[in-house]
Amino acid sequence: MRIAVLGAGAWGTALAVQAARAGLEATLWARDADRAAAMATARENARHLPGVALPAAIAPTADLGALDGAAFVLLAVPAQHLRAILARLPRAVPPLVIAAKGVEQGSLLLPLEVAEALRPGPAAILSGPNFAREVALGLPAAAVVACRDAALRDLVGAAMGTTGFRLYGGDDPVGVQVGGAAKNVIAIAAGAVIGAGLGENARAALVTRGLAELSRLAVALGGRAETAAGLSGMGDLLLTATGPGSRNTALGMELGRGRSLAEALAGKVSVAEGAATAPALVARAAAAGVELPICAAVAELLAGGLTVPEAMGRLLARPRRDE
Ligand SMILES: NC(=O)c1ccc[n+]([C@@H]2O[C@H](COP(=O)([O-])OP(=O)(O)OC[C@H]3O[C@@H](n4cnc5c(N)ncnc54)[C@H](O)[C@@H]3O)[C@@H](O)[C@H]2O)c1
Ligand SMILES: O=P(O)(O)OC[C@H](O)CO
Repeated sequence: MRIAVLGAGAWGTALAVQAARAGLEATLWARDADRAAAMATARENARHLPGVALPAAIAPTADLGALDGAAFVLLAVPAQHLRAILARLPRAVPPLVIAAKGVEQGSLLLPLEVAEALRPGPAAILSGPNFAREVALGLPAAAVVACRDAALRDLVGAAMGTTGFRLYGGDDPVGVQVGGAAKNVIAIAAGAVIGAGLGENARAALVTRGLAELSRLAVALGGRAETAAGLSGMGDLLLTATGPGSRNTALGMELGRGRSLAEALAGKVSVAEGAATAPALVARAAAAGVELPICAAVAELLAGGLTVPEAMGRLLARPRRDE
């Protein structure tokens, strides 16, 4: 079986390596022809996943003919670039499996909603606590493939899963997408309090109450509360919000130390999805009548509208209520 992976960042490359480990042929599409050629020659993605050898079953390319004959297409571009890539695809595409985590600015759509608007057809979301490098190295991990179409999630789970990468199926794509998008924003909050020296108690409180925000929004958008307790919600929060290995937590730590967003992002080649998603997530929640105080504080912090101690003070001063 052959699949196509669109997006040769860290995650797209790791997913291609995992596909090869599972016995698939994988075409790995990069938008830059020089980068695709460099990967094909060096058998390494030196920019986004240095030190990981690309198996022979991976064919890097910059040609979207990569989609022809693919059993399914993994889309691993950042959420803000998903629309641009989808618009370039042919009308008839193989089933789509989106691995981005975020909310699109402007439209306020979740990744599968963007896909549905541009390329209607079978589509799934793949999400969970997965640092790309660990997956590429074959360290044990689990994730969820969620969609309403049981045949597609079975196809993807059976094709991509191995004993080292356990893929659960799920039928709550909304809950899974909200988890993936919100955990990055909450991770920025968690990093910010650590960077500002406010302590581990503050981080634990933010992560826990952040999970409550994530769960509330998932339900309001038609998802299920129990999905928030799964791999794409609590699982990914545990990974992302508890250590500097996460780009979102690392960004939050920089903000907590008093740097501006522009200063913190300067020179970075990899994406911290929560920065673009925070205001879009808060706006989407507001449109659904849901208040997300922690995510809103992150959006304001990113915009330079308040400091971390001010944000924390504001959250703690909210009217007392039952948990
Ligand atoms: N890295 C991880 O550990 C990891 C794990 C799970 C999910 N994800 C998610 O996967 C998605 C991709 O993240 P990543 O870590 O692979 O990114 P990355 O930071 O490693 O690389 C960014 C990628 O985006 C591409 N890109 C940048 N601008 C673009 C544009 N205008 N159009 C098209 N592509 C563009 C770059 O070419 C590169 O392939 C994100 O939504 C992220 O949250 C990442
Ligand atoms: O490094 P981060 O914060 O983008 O997190 C990467 C993955 O989403 C973890 O599951």
